[in-house]
Amino acid sequence: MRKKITVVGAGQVGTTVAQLIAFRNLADVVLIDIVEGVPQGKALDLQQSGCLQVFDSLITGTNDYKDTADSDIVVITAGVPRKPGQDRADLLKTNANIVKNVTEEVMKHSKNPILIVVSNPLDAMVYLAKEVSGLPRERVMGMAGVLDSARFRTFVALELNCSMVDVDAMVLGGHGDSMVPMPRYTTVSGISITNLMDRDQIERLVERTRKGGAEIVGLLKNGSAFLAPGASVAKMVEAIVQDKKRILPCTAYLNGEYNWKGIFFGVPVELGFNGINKIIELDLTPEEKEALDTSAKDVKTTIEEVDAFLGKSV
Ligand SMILES: NC(=O)C1=CN([C@@H]2O[C@H](COP(=O)(O)OP(=O)(O)OC[C@H]3O[C@@H](n4cnc5c(N)ncnc54)[C@H](O)[C@@H]3O)[C@@H](O)[C@H]2O)C=CC1
Ligand SMILES: O=C([O-])CC(=O)C(=O)O
Repeated sequence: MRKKITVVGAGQVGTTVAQLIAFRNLADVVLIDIVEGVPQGKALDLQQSGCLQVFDSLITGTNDYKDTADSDIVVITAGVPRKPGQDRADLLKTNANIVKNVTEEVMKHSKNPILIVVSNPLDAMVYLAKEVSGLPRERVMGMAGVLDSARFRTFVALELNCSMVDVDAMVLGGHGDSMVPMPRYTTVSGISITNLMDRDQIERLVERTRKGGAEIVGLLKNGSAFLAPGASVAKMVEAIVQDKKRILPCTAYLNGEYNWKGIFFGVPVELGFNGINKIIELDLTPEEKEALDTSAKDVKTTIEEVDAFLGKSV
């Protein structure tokens, strides 16, 4: 039977995700939003591209969570994007209310979905979705590392004037300014970039990656990135639906891995049919470990804000 994927939020990211899932024939899609008419209009428009793009996925637009019943995967993109000058953490209060409400509604109609959270601030919102849904940690994850790594890959390829597809990269940590691009684990056809570039070059690309989201917010002026984010979600969805067992950097709940407990954090995971099959622990230099700990402390601060929002004692 064809899989059913609900995409909550029919905005920039949600629409891109729906489109890529359909274009790749991965599943039927339910697009849901609070604004009346918009998910319905976008779903119909997308459905009408099926005969041109050659897909058979059924696309439904709705404002009613009943239509999301028995979803295999739910992608949560509902929430406001940041404006130039804002930090992702500035969105916490507004988006916490939205993500809490969305997760409650989703769980009323789907018993055991896999949740992929996109809304910002990402690490805090995925933690909130796990707390509210009560789902096991294997089935709740955030999208950030695939996107941040795609940005790092792009900057490396542009710098070296080599093919994008030959570059592989690993960006770990929280989805904020202290995220941790990992040059030692970033390669061009298997060759670490530490052998291909000097320290200053690498540091420049690392900094650009850390600020990759803000760079686009500054250019767009009204909204944030959505094309590469949508493609990043689609890659995660594909790995799950097709049980690919791909190893991708995703935001996962840590229970002692990397010496952290009770936080969501960007780490390499194996993704398949049941969600996160395992978390992979990399060998780290003291410098890399220190950078990850700094990022984890930043994430913990936003997670404590979510605990306070939920009325949990910290
Ligand atoms: N994790 C990541 O790497 C990325 C995260 N984001 C985040 O994703 C979120 C969405 O971004 P965009 O799609 O660009 O924003 P957008 O403004 O284009 O779309 C958001 C949609 O959510 C809907 N919405 C608001 N409240 C809702 C509710 N209670 N139920 C259902 N739908 C609701 C809005 O009506 C709107 O259509 C933002 O928080 C943004 O910061 C964006 C890009 C990358
Ligand atoms: O920058 C933002 O606010 C959206 C986002 O998370 C990204 O593009 O990395």
